[in-house]
Amino acid sequence: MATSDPDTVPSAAESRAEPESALATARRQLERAAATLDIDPNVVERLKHPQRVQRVSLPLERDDGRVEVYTGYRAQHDSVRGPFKGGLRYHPDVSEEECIGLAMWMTWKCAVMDLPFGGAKGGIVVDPKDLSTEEKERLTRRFAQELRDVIGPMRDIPAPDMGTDAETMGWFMDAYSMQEGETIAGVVTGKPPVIGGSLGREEAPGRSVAIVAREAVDFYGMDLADTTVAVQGFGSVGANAARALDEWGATVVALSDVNGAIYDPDGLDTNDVMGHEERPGMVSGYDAPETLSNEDLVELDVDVLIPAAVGNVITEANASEIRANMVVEGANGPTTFAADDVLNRRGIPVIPDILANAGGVTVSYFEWLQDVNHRAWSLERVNEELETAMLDAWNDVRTAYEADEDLSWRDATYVVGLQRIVDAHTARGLWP
Ligand SMILES: NC(=O)C1=CN([C@@H]2O[C@H](COP(=O)(O)OP(=O)(O)OC[C@H]3O[C@@H](n4cnc5c(N)ncnc54)[C@H](OP(=O)(O)O)[C@@H]3O)[C@@H](O)[C@H]2O)C=CC1
Ligand SMILES: O=C(O)CCC(=O)C(=O)O
Repeated sequence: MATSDPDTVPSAAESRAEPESALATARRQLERAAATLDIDPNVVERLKHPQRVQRVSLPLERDDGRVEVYTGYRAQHDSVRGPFKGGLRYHPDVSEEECIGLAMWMTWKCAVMDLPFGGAKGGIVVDPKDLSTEEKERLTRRFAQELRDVIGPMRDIPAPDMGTDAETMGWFMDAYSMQEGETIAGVVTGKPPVIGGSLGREEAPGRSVAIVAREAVDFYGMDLADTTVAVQGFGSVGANAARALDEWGATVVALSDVNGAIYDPDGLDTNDVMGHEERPGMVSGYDAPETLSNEDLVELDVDVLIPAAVGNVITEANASEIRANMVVEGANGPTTFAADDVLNRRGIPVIPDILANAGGVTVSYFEWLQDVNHRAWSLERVNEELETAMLDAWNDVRTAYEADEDLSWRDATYVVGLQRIVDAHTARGLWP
């Protein structure tokens, strides 16, 4: 187990080339937002760096007896408002820089939602599709063991992200609990409900994307019944966003998985298309009138574009080709800093990830409350409280957006979140 020096990570100014890292984008967004607020530059400097990054080596005995060693990370960015919180990603592109950038976004996301959590993110550099279920379980248990010293229900609470799911969280919780000698449900969220998971957590990030898209459509005087939507990625976030918008009357014309996209100008039946959870790779194999590439999907002439897969899909190279009337970010970091600028100048609103997909961490907070209090909530209660929390956050951001015509939606969202973090740091006193 090793603790990396976060200062070895390149500064925002050092990595301006696209595709840029999540960390470079997060730092440039922070600098931009800080410039619009009267924030102590020392606080901004501190917020550009994580508190800690844990790097671990994870030996895994493969099913054929060979041992392979994987690398895992947990980046803990800021905990001024409460325990660190954020997902675990299993993907070949996971890196220290990516985890730090994603952890920064979790800090702002929790603050925008006014949750008593800070920001963290972790992951393993692995393609989970290359592992059997048994191998994935062994790797997850080893990860929990290696992270034991830095996580816990009052310290740092992981959750699912790309490549992980409720089953993964169940193994993680069991491994941690076995080491502690008692069942500690609150160490992770996004678990199966039978062991303390919350009903509605799986659907929550996609549901919040749909709620925010619905509000944004209304804000711009459009009607959901006349709205066309394209969704990139059909996993936990994309499938649930697409299905909720479909159910509420929008026409979902395009969907995709890693292999490509399907398109029907008359609308796809989102419940008939199998998602990543049911079977990865089934979207591109669906019998639809047209197939497209993921790149083509992003440039479709639709009312709402929802990138809900990987980062950096809207870049300086394609930002001028985007024909959607608005972008609602389901994935974390789908728009590069330079692309954001192009879209702003073209008058295409981008509702940012740290607001739109924040339903995931919000229901994680509800799950943590249920675990700590040993009381399960009904699905109706979860969805009602999620709706209220999302509308409160949307209204806070909308108020900031309407108060200053120079702010983009991302700037306005940062203003809301960053101010809460700065206020908390100020109230607790500066660092010794
Ligand atoms: N899960 C959560 O709680 C939250 C996740 N997020 C963010 O949402 C995004 C998606 O996460 P999640 O839904 O959990 O992930 P999943 O692993 O559940 O699903 C990912 C989906 O994206 C597709 N995909 C993978 N790579 C690409 C690619 N290069 N181009 C196009 N599609 C691709 C996958 O296709 P295939 O099925 O073929 O693999 C799958 O449909 C990530 O950015 C994540 O950080 C944000 C908030 C909460
Ligand atoms: O539910 C959580 O704690 C975090 C989810 C997450 O990783 C995210 O919102 O990006």
